[in-house]
Amino acid sequence: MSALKIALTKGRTEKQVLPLLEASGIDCTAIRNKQRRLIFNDLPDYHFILAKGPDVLTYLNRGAMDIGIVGSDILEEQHNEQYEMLDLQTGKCHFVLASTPNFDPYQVKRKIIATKYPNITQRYFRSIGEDVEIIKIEGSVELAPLVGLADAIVDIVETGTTLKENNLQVFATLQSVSTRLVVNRLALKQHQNAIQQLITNLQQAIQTEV
Ligand SMILES: Nc1ncnc2c1ncn2[C@@H]1O[C@H](COP(=O)(O)OP(=O)(O)OP(=O)(O)O)[C@@H](O)[C@H]1O
Ligand SMILES: O=P(O)(O)OC[C@H]1O[C@H](OP(=O)(O)OP(=O)(O)O)[C@H](O)[C@@H]1O
Repeated sequence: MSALKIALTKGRTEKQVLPLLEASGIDCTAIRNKQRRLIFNDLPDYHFILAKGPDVLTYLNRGAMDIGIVGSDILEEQHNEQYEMLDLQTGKCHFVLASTPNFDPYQVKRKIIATKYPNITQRYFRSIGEDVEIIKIEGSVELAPLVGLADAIVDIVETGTTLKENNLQVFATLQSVSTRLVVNRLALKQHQNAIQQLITNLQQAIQTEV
């Protein structure tokens, strides 16, 4: 049987998920000692690549990878046709609407909102019947209301430290986020037993961690 090809979101997600993969019996030594290496295909059962979250879905959607490990923020923001099979219970955070203390959520003027997540932001404001202008920002979104680029931001909060250190307040709490395991539809048919075994092992590892 050929190896399962797994695309793992590099960075924060990778760090949080490696202990779970190891507790599931997967040898992650090469990833732990990776330096600048991005592909790990020496072992027989599992091959890994490390990619940015949005790219993990691209590899999966195009069938280059069988399994993706990615935040639910990315899954909700970006079109994807894959099966979401497991909540890994890591990378837990949530979306908020935040701004400077003087922000008026009932302001008459059409709001300008800065975010890394324009689709999630659009859906949120539509759900409350508001039409807003959205500015897409690639990172350090908290800057936008501080320098007058936007009235408010929609962004991820975990500890709240970034908001606090930049004197921003939460004006609404949106949906929760966590890391998910997603599977390419065709791969699920081709590798059903191996994928089911991986999921069972991960479920046991998650229960031990919790
Ligand atoms: N502060 C946070 N706490 C917990 N999980 C987070 C936090 N920020 C993001 N995440 C989750 O981790 C995933 C990866 O985030 P990470 O910040 O490592 O990547 P990124 O946004 O591409 O940043 P960078 O450009 O610095 O690599 C996100 O998709 C999200 O699911
Ligand atoms: O509530 P906290 O624990 O402070 O975490 C929240 C911060 O983490 C994320 O940023 P990230 O570190 O990914 O950097 P970025 O701004 O470059 O996206 C997010 O966009 C917030 O800025």
